[in-house]
Amino acid sequence: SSKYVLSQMHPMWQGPLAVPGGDRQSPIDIVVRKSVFDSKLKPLETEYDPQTCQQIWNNGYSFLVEYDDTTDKSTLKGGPLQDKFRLCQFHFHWGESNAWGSEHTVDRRLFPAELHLVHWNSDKYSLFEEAVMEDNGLAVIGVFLKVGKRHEGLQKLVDALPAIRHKDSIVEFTRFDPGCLLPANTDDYWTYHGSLTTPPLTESVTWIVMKQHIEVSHDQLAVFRSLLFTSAEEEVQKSMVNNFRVQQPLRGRTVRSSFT
Ligand SMILES: NS(=O)(=O)c1ccc2o/c(=N\O)[nH]c2c1
Ligand SMILES: [Zn+2]
Repeated sequence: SSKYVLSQMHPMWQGPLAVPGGDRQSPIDIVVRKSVFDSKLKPLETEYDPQTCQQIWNNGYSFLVEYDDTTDKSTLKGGPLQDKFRLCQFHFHWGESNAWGSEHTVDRRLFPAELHLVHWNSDKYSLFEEAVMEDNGLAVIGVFLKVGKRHEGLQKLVDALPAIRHKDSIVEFTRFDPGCLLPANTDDYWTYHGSLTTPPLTESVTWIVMKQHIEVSHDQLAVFRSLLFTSAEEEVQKSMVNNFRVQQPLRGRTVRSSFT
């Protein structure tokens, strides 16, 4: 339908759309009744230090909140992970309407947006750029957004967006605790081995998709849609919407759940 055509028009999606021979691509539809409960899956352990928050910028496809990942100050461990992972950034994907926008779906259910908290394996690698090439290099927490009550913690981020309307704009953004964007219950999640959902699409991600969503207000989401894909110099300005990848084949992978 038109929404996929729109999201495929962005320059991001010109050129190779998949890793040749890729059999663990993301995002996917999570078929709940086909997920397998694994009692060995532990609760997630996040330790985020708001002081490591540095800047927020428009990369022409989403907006990224970036953290200082030169030390193990903001970390993720536990869950399906064997190692300790360092938070490097978080970003979102959303639609032009509240009817769609998420990358993952649950029994084909679409959400208006999806948060990705991106971490890399600092026990085994010394840089994100290194880890992104390795099987066990990255761990991304996915959180679905639903439209409802205003998310107080998100508002500080929403208020910074008008300053980064155009591609490549960046502003200082400090003392933001990404933990405030996690749902109350982080013990219930699905996990599977997949890939980045934007180029280079490398198959280095342990995905951890939260069962519980968070709520944001219609107005907060509308500010996401006021961002632009285009830089200030370009004649034609394009709204930053539908910045999600279409779903990818499961190719025999098993999605495990931490809950029954
Ligand atoms: N959308 S996603 O799979 O979370 C993700 C996370 C980190 C990423 O870094 C990228 N290029 O350097 N693409 C990308 C996608
Ligand atoms: Zn993402």
